[in-house]
Amino acid sequence: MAQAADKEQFTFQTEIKQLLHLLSHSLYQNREITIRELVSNASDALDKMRFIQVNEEQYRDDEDLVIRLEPDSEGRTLSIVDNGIGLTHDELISNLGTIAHSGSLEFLNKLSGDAAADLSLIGQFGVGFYSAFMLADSVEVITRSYQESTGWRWESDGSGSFTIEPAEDLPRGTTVKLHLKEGYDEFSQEERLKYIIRKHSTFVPHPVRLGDEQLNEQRAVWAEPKSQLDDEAYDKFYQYLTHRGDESPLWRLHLSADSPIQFHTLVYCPATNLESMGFGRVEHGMHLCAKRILVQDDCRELVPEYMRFLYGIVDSADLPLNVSRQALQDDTIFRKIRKVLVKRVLDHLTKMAEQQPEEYLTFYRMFGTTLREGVSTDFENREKIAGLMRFESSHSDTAGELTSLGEYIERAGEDQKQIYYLGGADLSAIEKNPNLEIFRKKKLEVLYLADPVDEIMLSNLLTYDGKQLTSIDAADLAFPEDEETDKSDDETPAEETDESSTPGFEKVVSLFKEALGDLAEDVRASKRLTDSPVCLVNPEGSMSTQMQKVLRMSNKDFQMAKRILEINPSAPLIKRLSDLSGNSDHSEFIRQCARQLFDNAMLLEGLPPSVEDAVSRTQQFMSELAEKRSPIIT
Ligand SMILES: Nc1ncnc2c1ncn2[C@@H]1O[C@H](COP(=O)(O)OP(=O)(O)OP(=O)(O)O)[C@@H](O)[C@H]1O
Repeated sequence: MAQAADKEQFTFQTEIKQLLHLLSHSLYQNREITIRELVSNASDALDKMRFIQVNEEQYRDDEDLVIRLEPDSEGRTLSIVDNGIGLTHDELISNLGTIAHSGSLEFLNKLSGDAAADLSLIGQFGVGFYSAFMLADSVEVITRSYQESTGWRWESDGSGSFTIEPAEDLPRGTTVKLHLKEGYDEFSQEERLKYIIRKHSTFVPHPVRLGDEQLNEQRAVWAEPKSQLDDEAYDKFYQYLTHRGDESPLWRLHLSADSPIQFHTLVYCPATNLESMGFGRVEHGMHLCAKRILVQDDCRELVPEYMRFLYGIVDSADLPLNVSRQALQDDTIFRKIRKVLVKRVLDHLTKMAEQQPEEYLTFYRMFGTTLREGVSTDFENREKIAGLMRFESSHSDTAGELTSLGEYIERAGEDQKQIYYLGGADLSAIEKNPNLEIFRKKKLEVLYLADPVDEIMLSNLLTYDGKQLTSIDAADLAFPEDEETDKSDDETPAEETDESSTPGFEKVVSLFKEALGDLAEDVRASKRLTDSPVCLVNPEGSMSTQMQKVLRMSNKDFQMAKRILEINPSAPLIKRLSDLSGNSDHSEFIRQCARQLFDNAMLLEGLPPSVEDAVSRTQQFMSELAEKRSPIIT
């Protein structure tokens, strides 16, 4: 028996105190998840022990690795017992006293902000153990680590502190003993426990026993032939893997290969995106097994970052069991498996996009922004990933309708060598951009990019399927030869008028240049405007406006490139200014118009003009107009 002096007292980390308070007062009904979480922790401890035994001879013995449930209905307790790695004194303090996962803190912040938050998510954030306090007034953890000969007894009533004292003569492993709360006697009843294990823990890879009876099936679903599996079995395994209640996955991919490398893989795409729900970056849900033995959970090296939303298992008999994380990345077989897996996931998505477009869009709306990262990071597959991206476009009048680069090219036809796009703050701002006028006239489709990341992606990509990706606010814009469109239209496009060569227009250009000085890179006649008097374009070789705006958001000192002001010689206002330019009395007025038109163009693109000047100038224009009006009613 330990001396009272041996008993140490510790306080929980503040976040854990908040979590425990929340859990023990929670009205959340589905308390079965506590059992699921504790059995899952026991199974993890057995996985780790098995791995150590495979690699280190000194820890091998004849004992089976098992989990036992030991209910005591009279004493109103339930013990979950495993002979896994156990915990040392220090591990008890750090693992059962602080929250290690960053995800847990995110979870907690979310919960504290919203008392009604759904606690069914609990298992996904590494707070599984603490759910014990939903069922128990007090919890004991009696444990001996495989590395030590003495054991420890950890105890807490969940109110803010815990104690640790030495415990003698313990077998290796951990017993979590729940002293059940009033009203939770059912969790010490055998039939109820059998039901819970069959429901939530049948896939646990180690035997879960109650007395002599094994309650779980230990199914390695990923290694079973597809023909023997139905949706229910697949879904159940998904729920086991993800700890997600009754959710079904959006899609799954089950592959088995025999040569050149033997491996099985079962991959799921979840039906909710926790990142977009504000839970921060998700942890990887891929597990790596060799001959059914877990080598690594959270194996982030198995798929690239842009597929981090996937859950699943890869199991290969060709992989060595004793391989470190670092060595794994250099292992040829591992690299080949990863390559095949990535390719098959992308092929699956491509096929889904073609054959089940609605389902694909559901997936895309949920995970498209994560997948998109691959265009910039996965050089080998970038074209394939770009083909999976979807955009709004001038082709459709229906808000929210999306199109792919492939569909764009199909509509554009062989002759068009460019894929045109335009970025902007939002869809309505983009649609008002005067740069679009010539595209409407020539009936050329333009992709609308309201998300700056899409624009970064396309500008990185440069080409798709041999077509150049072109932002239409660039000065050096090329159009396909499309005589049909031009002939069919009555209006003559600006480029075919000779207004730009009249002396009046030339004078206007020089007055505009004078007025704008350093504000603009150049002033010139426009070939792209049909209605608006002016628009701004970016000099050859410079980034699109939207890209520059993004850069300025992250770096206040970023200098936006000077723009070129293009003037439409056939716009009525410009024609009138050309007529007036012959009389030098109007020169100052034309210069004022130049500054105001420049400011207007800036505003249209969401760029700040010189506010004071613009305000006083418009007031002056209004005063002049008001002067010309008569109070006499005619
Ligand atoms: N039965 C056990 N044997 C050995 N260590 C355990 C056991 N149960 C819990 N632990 C240790 O306590 C830690 C905290 O457990 P908890 O359930 O809160 O989170 P987790 O298991 O790490 O995360 P997740 O629930 O997301 O897997 C575990 O990571 C593990 O190190």
